[in-house]
Amino acid sequence: MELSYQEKLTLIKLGELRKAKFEELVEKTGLDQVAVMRSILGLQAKGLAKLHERSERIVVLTETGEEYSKIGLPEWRALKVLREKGKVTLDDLSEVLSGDELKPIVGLLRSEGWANVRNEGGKLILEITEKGLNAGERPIDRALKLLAEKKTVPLSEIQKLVSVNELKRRKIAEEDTVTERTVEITPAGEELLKKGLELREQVSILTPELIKSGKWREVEFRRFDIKAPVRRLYPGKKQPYRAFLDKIRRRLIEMGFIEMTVESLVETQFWNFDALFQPQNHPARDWTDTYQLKYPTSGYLPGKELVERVKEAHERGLAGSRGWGYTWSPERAMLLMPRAHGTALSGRQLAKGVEIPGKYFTIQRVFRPDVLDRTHLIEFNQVDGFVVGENLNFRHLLGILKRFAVEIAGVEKVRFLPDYYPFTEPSVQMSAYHPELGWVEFGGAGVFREEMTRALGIDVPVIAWGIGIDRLAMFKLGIDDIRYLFSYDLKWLREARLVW
Ligand SMILES: N[C@@H](Cc1ccccc1)C(=O)O
Repeated sequence: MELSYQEKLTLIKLGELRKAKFEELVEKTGLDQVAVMRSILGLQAKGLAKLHERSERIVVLTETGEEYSKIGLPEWRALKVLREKGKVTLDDLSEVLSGDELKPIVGLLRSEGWANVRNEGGKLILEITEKGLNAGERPIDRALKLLAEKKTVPLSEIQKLVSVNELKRRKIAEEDTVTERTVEITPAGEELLKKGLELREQVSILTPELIKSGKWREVEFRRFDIKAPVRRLYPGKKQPYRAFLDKIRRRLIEMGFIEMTVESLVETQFWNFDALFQPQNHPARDWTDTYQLKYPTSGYLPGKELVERVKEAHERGLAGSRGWGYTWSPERAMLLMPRAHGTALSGRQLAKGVEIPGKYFTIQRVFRPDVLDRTHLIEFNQVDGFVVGENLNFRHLLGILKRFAVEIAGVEKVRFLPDYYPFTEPSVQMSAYHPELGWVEFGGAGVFREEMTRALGIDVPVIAWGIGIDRLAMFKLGIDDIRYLFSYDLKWLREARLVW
C-alpha cells in the first residue's frame, strides 16, 4: 500500500491518539487543514482510518450581544436609572440608551412589570414598581452570561432557558451549524503502524542539485494524481469576443490580407454611399437604415477629380452604363453619419490605390437603427474585405466566403441566396445554420459594379463582402443571444473558451 508522506505522518499521529478531533490532528501533525483533510480522506479510502462528522445547531452572540454582555441589556441600564430616580422621562433614559434601544424600552419595562407608564401633560412618565425594585436575574440574563462565557452554546441548552427566537428578534444572538469531525484509527491502520512506517521526506520538484549530488536516489518522489479534482482558477484574460476578433485579424493577415484601418467612426455620405454608386434620393439608398450626425452635420469631400468622376457615374454613367440619371448634390455627399458598413473603407482603399492582385480586409464597428433582440444590435462589427485581380469571378467569391465561415467561425452549413446591393452585381446573401436559431444571415457579398470601381480608378474585377462578425462569433462562442458578446456576466466571461 502506498502512502504519501502526509498520510504517513497523519496515521502515525493518529496512532498515538487512537481517536482525535480534526483540530487536534492539525495541531499534532503541524500540517495545514487542507493537507490533513486530504490525508484523512486518503487514509479512509485505504481503510486505515475512519472519519466521523457530526453537525450541531449552536447559538452565538452577535456584535450587539457581545456589547450587551459588557454594558448590560438596555432594560437593566434603564432600570438602574429608574432605581436611582424612581420616576423618569424618556429624555432621562436617553443618557444611557441609544436611539434604537430607546424605542422599545417602554414596552420592555412594562412587560417585565418593572415600571408603570403615565401620561403627564403630554409627556411619558415611567415610574418604578415593586417588581422593578426587587428584580433579579432572569432566564435571558443567564443565557446571555452563558453565551458570553462559552462563545458557542448548543441550541438545545439555550432553548432550556429562553426561546432563541427572542434572542434573534432582539439581535442578541444568532443560530449557526458547526460540524464536529473526529477521526479514528481502524484495526488495519493499527496493524500497519505495528509493522512500522518509514517516514521519508517526499520531494515534489526534481532540482538540478538533486541530480548533480546523486541525492535523487535516496529521496522519495511524491506521486501526483493528475485526475484529482482541483480548484478552478480564473486568471485575467482577454474578453472572449475581443479574443475572437483578434484571432480573425491574425488569420486574415496570415492568409495574406492587408488590413485597412481608419481613425474615426464617423463617415461622410460620400464614402458610405456615393463612392459605392449608391444614388442619392433614390430607393436604392434605402437598402439599409442609417443614422445621421446632428453636429457637425457636414464634413469634407476628397479631391475634385475623384468627386467629378463619381458625380459623372451617378448622373450619366460609366463603362457603358447610363447611370442613375439625376442631379448629384455635393452638399448631400458631405453630410456626416456614423459609419453604416465596413464597405466604406473598401471604397476609400480602392480610391487610394491597391496592389493588383491584392487582398484587403478591415474590422469595423458600424451603426444601424434596429430593434434589439437576440440576433440584432444597433452597433455591431463587420469584417469587410475585397480581392482584386485580373481573372476573378463570382465563383471565387463564393469559395472564399465559404472558407471564412467554416474555418473562422466553425460553421457547418452555409447557404447562399441571391440579394440586392446597389454596389454589387451579382449580389449574394449568406446564411449559416445555427443549432438553436436555425438559419442566421451573416453577411452580403458580390462583384463590385464597374460604375463604382472605374470611378475610383480600378479597371479589373473586385469581389467584395461584408460579414456581420458578431453573428459568426455566436457560433464560435456557443451563445444564442448576440447581446451576450458584451455581457458582464462573470460566469460567462470566466468560462468562455478562448482556444480553438
Ligand atoms: N455592406 C453590405 C455587405 C456587402 C459588402 C460588400 C459587398 C456586398 C455586400 C452590408 O453591410 O450588408
